Amino acid sequence: MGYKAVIFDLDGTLLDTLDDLAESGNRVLAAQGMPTHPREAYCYFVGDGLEMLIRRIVPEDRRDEETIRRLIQEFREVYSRNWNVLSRPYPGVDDMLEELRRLGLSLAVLSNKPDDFTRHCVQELLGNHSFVSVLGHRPGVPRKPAPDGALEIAETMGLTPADILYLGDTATDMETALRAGMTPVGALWGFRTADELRQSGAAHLVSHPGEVVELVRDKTASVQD
Ligand SMILES: O=C(O)COP(=O)(O)O
Repeated sequence: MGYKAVIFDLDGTLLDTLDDLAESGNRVLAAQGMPTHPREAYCYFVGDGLEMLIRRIVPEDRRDEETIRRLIQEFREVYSRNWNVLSRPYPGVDDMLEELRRLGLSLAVLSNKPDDFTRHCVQELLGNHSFVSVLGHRPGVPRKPAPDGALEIAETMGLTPADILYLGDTATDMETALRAGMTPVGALWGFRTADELRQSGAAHLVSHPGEVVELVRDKTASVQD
């Protein structure tokens, strides 16, 4: 059988959220008198959830639990007012989602972004597409690379993991897919390098969203041959 579903990572895969995340992070740091970071550095701070983002941007000698907790709260406040200034779907994402639906695939989003922000971003920026599940990071559920969220989506869809292609832009995503038994595909337009994606187990690398549709078509065709 060909693929029956695709699970997408959010930040760096469906949505280019880097500017708004970097701006919010730097505002929080500046308000504390802490040094800020160049926008590109956030490519490596984002991807493992909000708590990790804060731990990575705060100076090493200020990473006590009380400071981390307070800055998480402050980031949530700043980001909730600034998350959609520049964040947009990457070029080609809308067409890819439409085409995959037309081919009959089920679609879902799995992010390490807090669950409320994840739902909000998908509703506002990808609201004309229909997803079977949209899951962000929820307290009590281990975040990616733990396979829990990916397996929960497979169960909701009534599919086995082998039926599912997983598209993401970081090593965390590739590892999640492998641990869940899904096919890991690396998106090269996101926050990390081809080397990182290859080394973490990407079965395929794609440099444009349209190539995901081709992968799905190719697999269906090769099964029918
Ligand atoms: O860590 C984040 O906030 C972003 O998470 P994502 O890349 O899993 O969407």
